[in-house]
Amino acid sequence: MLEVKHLAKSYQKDKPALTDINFKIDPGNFVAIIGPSGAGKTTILRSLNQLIKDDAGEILLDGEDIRSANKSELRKLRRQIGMIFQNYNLVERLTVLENVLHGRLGYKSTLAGVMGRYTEDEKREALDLLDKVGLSEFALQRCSELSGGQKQRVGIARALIQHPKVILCDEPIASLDLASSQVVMKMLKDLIQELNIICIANLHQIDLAKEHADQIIGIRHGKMVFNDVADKLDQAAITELYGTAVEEKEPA
Ligand SMILES: Nc1ncnc2c1ncn2[C@@H]1O[C@H](COP(=O)(O)OP(=O)(O)OP(=O)(O)O)[C@@H](O)[C@H]1O
Repeated sequence: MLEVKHLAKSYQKDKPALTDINFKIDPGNFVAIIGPSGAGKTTILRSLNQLIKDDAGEILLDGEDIRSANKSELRKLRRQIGMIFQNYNLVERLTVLENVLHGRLGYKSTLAGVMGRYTEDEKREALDLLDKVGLSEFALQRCSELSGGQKQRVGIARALIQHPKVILCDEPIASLDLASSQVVMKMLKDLIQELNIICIANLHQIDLAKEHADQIIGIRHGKMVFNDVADKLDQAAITELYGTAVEEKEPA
């Protein structure tokens, strides 16, 4: 289970980016974080994988506070947290299979990683994962030859081969058309359920969040104003979260 208690962060004095954020997520759940631009969604994800140092609170992954991890513990911890990016972060000139195998780098010495030394088991698992995301026949093709939706499916396979407990997705469908977004969201939801992994995705698309997420966390001006099952996100909650059209245009 992932439990966040009283998380707070300010980048600048007296300008809190996050204030008293609290939530719990059980394995197998797909959680969408929504809210206006500048609300603090990315700051939550960066805190969860400790890319930034938050100011206060607890982040407990299976009971262990990841905020107190030292350097070597942090390396181990990052293996347990997979990342999926808006712009995929693939090495375009390398094959689909090689990109998926990069998800194993956190388990290797720098030399083994640089030499591209992967075990037969790792290669077999990469091929199995490509099968799960419907890309078996593209394994030996360069990533540069794939569509956006296909690239994001490689990103999903690369995150899964890490054997993570949590996958964090920073706007995973922001660069995709609606049809590809639907495919990627459904695939993520089904796989994290099958593999009993927690998935947290920052999203701007409220409809897709409602359709695919189990739980929705709504952030506004750094505060959590909604945390419930997706069905409960009604028009009143959306208005509270995004404000009126006029308020939305005001700087955060
Ligand atoms: N490195 C930084 N230095 C200073 N302020 C920052 C930094 N990163 C973010 N902020 C500020 O913190 C607040 C929250 O930003 P954050 O990026 O978390 O919002 P967001 O909800 O992810 O926005 P978007 O949907 O536009 O990506 C904003 O006011 C932003 O300007």
